[in-house]
Amino acid sequence: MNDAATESLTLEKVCIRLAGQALLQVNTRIAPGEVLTVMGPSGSGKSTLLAFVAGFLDSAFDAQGQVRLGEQNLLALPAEQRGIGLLFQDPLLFPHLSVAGNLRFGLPRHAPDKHRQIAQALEQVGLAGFENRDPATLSGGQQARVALMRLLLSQPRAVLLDEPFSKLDTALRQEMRALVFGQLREAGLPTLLVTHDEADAAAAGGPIIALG
Ligand SMILES: Nc1ncnc2c1ncn2[C@@H]1O[C@H](COP(=O)(O)OP(=O)(O)OP(=O)(O)O)[C@@H](O)[C@H]1O
Repeated sequence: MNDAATESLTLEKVCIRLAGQALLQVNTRIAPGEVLTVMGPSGSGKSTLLAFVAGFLDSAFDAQGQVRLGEQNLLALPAEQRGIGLLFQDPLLFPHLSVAGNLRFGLPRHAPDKHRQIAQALEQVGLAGFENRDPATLSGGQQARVALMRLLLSQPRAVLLDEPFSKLDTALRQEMRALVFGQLREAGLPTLLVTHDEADAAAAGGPIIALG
């Protein structure tokens, strides 16, 4: 995988309004390899904040403020050029592609030695030899691991996590927290996590902000 990233993700005086009312305000900087956890009750705007950073905020919202990766103004870029990787509670693997096909989809088009990169990624998460498997034949935890490696192979500059462990059972959740946060830290990626689960926030080990 590529060298550790070194950029911070800065949310400066972000204020998002809905129907004329302030929904949320955030002013923070996430260092490389740090996970910032955003908690808050249902409807407090957690997913809205992620949509704003990723570049697909619905036009019903009115947003102000700055979002920067390093020195770059992300708000000036369309979603696909922001370099943001996303993980949701569903792994969202493509059902018509094999495991290798899903991972290849994450790789930049001209990435060298795709075969080897895919094999290494699978090995890194204990799935060596799973290249030709149909995602539907994988357990939830195995699917989550493939989704994580697809994200990392896409070489994001920052990562957004939206309740990524909420569908896993308790034992698996602990294992996946360690794996996901460990990999993101190692890659030096600034990460924004939204969750209802205090154990997620504790495992993330970074600052916590509360909305709502
Ligand atoms: N496209 C939209 N148009 C209008 N209002 C919306 C739209 N999307 C979300 N909302 C409203 O914006 C508010 C924030 O929603 P959001 O999904 O960000 O909350 P959340 O904190 O992620 O909630 P949950 O924890 O339940 O996922 C809610 O009141 C929601 O109903």
